[in-house]
Amino acid sequence: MAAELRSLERCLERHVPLAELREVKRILYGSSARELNLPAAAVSAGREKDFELQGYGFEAAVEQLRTPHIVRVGLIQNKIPLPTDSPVAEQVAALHKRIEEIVEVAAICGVNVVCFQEAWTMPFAFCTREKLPWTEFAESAEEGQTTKFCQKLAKKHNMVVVSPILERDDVHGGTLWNTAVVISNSGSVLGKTRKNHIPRVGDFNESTYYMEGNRGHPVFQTQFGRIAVNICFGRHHPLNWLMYSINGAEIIFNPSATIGELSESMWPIEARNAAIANHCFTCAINRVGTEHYMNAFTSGDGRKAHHDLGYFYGSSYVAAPDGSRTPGLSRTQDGLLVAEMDLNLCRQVSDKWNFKMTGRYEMYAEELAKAIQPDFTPNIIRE
Ligand SMILES: NC(=O)NCCC(=O)O
Repeated sequence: MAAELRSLERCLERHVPLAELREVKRILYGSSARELNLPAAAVSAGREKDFELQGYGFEAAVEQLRTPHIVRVGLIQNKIPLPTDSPVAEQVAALHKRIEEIVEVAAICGVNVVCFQEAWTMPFAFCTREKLPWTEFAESAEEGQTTKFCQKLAKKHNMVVVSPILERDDVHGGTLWNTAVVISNSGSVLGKTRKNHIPRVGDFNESTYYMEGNRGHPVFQTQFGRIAVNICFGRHHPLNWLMYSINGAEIIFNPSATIGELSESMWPIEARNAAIANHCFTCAINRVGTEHYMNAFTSGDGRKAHHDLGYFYGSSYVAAPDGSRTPGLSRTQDGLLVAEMDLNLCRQVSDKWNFKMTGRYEMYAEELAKAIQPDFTPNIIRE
């Protein structure tokens, strides 16, 4: 998949006549998110450190009995700074350094909750099916060096940090998991959540390393709002989003690693649809660039052995419960997307559309309970 197209929005801005651009954007993106006036120091730091910085705000109506519930989230997308055959410790250190400099800018922008991309401390090497050195990137969610690093960031910047890592759970036999650690702005580990759906598509050979998550759909009550983390492949599963929402999530992060050839046309739809269907905000984050591996690999699909998984197209964005969304970050560059949201919008949209009230959960629950039985017969009526 070609990397040349920097972003869909830039392409539209360049080619759609100005007189029609507003209407085109309204149809594509809904009511337009207002551009945030970000501090000059942040803008120049972004330029100096070579990452894109964008900021948008979503509005809600003023209410009489509730004050606005404003929160700023930061989404970070990035390339891996070092080649995949560099020493493991050096790769982790380089990623920590890169993220630290972007988080510094997020702090200047007043971000309250920041989320990194899926398995952010490593290349997305699961395509190779090799165990070493990739399993060496796994760390304890509670005690690992990355969690300690994030705790420092959280405390320093009074910021909740969502840190998706490859977890090694030594309490349960050293098993591996695809996990997001949620660190409170106090610096303490609030908890962790695990990827519920493991892909078995193309070169996404993750099932070689870890199993489906076993922690359900936890929602984390933070000082800034109730957040949940639906890791990558979970975004294809509407019921996965639903369960976080049922548990009260106001913002659902979707840290991902996905490639153009496979999913780029689905990307703008899935997290956005989840925001609409569940009356909440969703934050889709994807990594950037192509990651090369020394040893060629295949995935039993007839393709010649190859050295990379494909092109990670970035394009991170935030969607609101009213169906509007921010433009995406670029397809080609590291970036920080800052989104300011009034969480009151969740209930306002819920009161308008009533999906929670019109959803027939009791009927679905009953029918699903039957559908998973071995003696299930589908309800098909024939002539
Ligand atoms: N990381 C991951 O689960 N990727 C699978 C591909 C996709 O969901 O687009």
